[in-house]
Amino acid sequence: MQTVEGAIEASIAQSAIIEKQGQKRIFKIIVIGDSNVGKTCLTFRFCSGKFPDKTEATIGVDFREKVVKVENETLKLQLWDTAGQERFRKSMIPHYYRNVHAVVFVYDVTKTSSFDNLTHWISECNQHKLGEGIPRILVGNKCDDQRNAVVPTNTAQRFADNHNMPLFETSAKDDSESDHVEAIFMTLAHKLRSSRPMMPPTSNRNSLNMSRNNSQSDQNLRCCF
Ligand SMILES: Nc1nc2c(ncn2[C@@H]2O[C@H](COP(=O)(O)OP(=O)(O)OP(=O)(O)O)[C@@H](O)[C@H]2O)c(=O)[nH]1
Repeated sequence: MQTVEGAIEASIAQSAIIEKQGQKRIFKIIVIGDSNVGKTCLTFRFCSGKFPDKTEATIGVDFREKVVKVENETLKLQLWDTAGQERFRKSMIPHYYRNVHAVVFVYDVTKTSSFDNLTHWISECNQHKLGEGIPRILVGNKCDDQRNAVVPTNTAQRFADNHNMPLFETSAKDDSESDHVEAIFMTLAHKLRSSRPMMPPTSNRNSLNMSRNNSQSDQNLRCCF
């Protein structure tokens, strides 16, 4: 009987063949920020076009993929939805930061500490050589909850300017913001298109212990340690 790991490896190998034949460029984008800021909901919104019915704290990492077309080129965006809680991410850190092409920093506009902690996330990225040389964007999430918003736009904009990143304020929850979430990730896709990498699809997955969880519109692999 085939094990879950065996099935995943076979599926990855198969997709590697397809990628090779189609010469589709694959980009790894990590999404990081404090626990509960909405990383899972944002990536889910982008990949599936909807807000998830329920979410739980991410353990390790969730992978979501979306194929997009940018100026006649088909690209595959591989989103790494990382765990915000320290205890769920510790052993994964080296995996997160390997072969990364772009970074999305997320904070919650209703939680000052998630904004203050961005310096920690940026510094961790810098330690792993993910500085201003690669596309990085800042996303303030939960804008639908205006009554509880505490991080002023101009403060966030100043911070983004100081770190040479564009700022986007949005909501994963608000259906009317769905196009905006899409536009945010497409901005990144355009930036990535003008860069050169062709990521080896299996390079940092072989050592991971994964269980598989397919959704209708995206390939979603969960990795738990
Ligand atoms: N009001 C509002 N709530 C949101 C939004 N996005 C996410 N949430 C809620 O915020 C909570 C956390 O969302 P997640 O996407 O699981 O957060 P996360 O950053 O992935 O958390 P970790 O996996 O622990 O790192 C959930 O209760 C979501 O329903 C949003 O845009 N607006």
